[in-house]
Amino acid sequence: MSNERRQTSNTAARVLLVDDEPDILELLELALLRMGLEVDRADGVHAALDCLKHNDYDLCLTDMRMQDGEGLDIVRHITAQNLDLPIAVITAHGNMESAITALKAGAFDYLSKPVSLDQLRALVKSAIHVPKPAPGKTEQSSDERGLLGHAPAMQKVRDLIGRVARSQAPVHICGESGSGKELAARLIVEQSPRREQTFVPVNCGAIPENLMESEFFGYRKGAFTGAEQDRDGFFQAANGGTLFLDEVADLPLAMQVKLLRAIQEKKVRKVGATQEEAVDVRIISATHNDLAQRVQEGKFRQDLYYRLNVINLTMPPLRELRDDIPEIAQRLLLRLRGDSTVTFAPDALSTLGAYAFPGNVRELENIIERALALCDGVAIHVDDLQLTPSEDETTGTALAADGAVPLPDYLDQVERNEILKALGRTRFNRTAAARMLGVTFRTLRYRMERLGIKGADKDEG
Ligand SMILES: Nc1ncnc2c1ncn2[C@@H]1O[C@H](COP(=O)(O)OP(=O)(O)OP(=O)(O)O)[C@@H](O)[C@H]1O
Repeated sequence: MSNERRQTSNTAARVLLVDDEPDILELLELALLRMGLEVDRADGVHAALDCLKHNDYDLCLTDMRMQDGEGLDIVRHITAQNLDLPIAVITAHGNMESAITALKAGAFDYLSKPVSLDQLRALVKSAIHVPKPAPGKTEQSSDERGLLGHAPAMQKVRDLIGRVARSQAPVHICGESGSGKELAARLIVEQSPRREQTFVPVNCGAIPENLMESEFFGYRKGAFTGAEQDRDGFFQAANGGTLFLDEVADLPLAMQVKLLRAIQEKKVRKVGATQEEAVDVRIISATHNDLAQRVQEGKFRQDLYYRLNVINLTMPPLRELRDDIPEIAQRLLLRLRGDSTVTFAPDALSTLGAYAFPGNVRELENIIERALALCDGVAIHVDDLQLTPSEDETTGTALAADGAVPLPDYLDQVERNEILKALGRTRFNRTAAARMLGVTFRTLRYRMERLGIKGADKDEG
């Protein structure tokens, strides 16, 4: 197919250019020829479909609105026929709607008019260098450090990752904390043409509001006190690569406006600069919040949501992969331990299988890591797991607060849950857990001892 040709031969890559305006067609053709590409021209949808029937291409670039149909028809044709061909659309200036529709239909990128040569070059570069995963590569990487789990929901995620990897379309990943959102983002990048380029993860919730603009877009020397030299922001750092906006729901509204502009225009302006600079960045975002609901509450801009959520990936919570839990646990144990000298006792595995995992795979990793430290070095038993009560049990306890159990027992239970939760989140680092809980290290150790939580005397790792 065309992609093999692309990778195995030294001949120029071949582009199908579709537009019914001769002037634009000519301008783009010239630019593409200058890049050393071969160009076929089609002056409408029918001519384009005819070319596709008879030739192999490495890239198709089409206008959206033509007299005999829509560029979207070509996108849909290529997607429906499963042609191994990246297609990009050219949209009228500011018409994000049609760009997004095209991305959703399978276009790998878009350009808006007037087409900037820099953007055209960047687009061509990523289209022509789209790598084809070696046979079995996806499976292999999922064995090594990819997503574990065989349930249909996880299979669906894996398939979607494979499909969206080759596109430049923004992806929004939602899912509970610890369910693998960042891992999924990294897997998308690993299989994408940008895999050799920088991956810049940004925790949007961790940046002070007054520094946001300079952190994202950089600043010029003298822009504010302390700006002693020019500095790049996340966008410049990710140029040519991928920007991963984690916890994107935490962005303040003012920053959302600026981000939207940067994404739409593919340009940013450093704080204190007069000129904008073009950036070529693929955006992957994630949140554990329901972003649509944040939009309804007026806390997240609808236009930005629409722009980020072109392709949606939902990570299933671990409790929905119940049948997979024992296998995932065993694989994680192997990864963490590095050999198979320690195994799970059967009762430990069945206990894990029944647990609710509010912290998802991250919590499972933490539980196993802690259990490895606490176990006898041969087998992990139920006691070594130190599980927090399951959701049902917690609900039971909550009801018991009405007087069904003595108040001190109830309070102990609540305290125990909170401590275990903090320990889980900090990979059993008691100093960090104490900080998280707002108590001193000594207090935490004392309370752990009192509540019989193992590991109070363990050396801090
Ligand atoms: N399905 C999975 N298979 C294997 N490992 C997983 C899976 N899901 C998550 N993990 C592991 O769990 C840990 C947490 O994953 P990750 O950081 O991707 O979660 P997240 O959803 O981004 O969490 P948060 O919302 O807290 O940022 C990582 O070590 C990751 O490798």
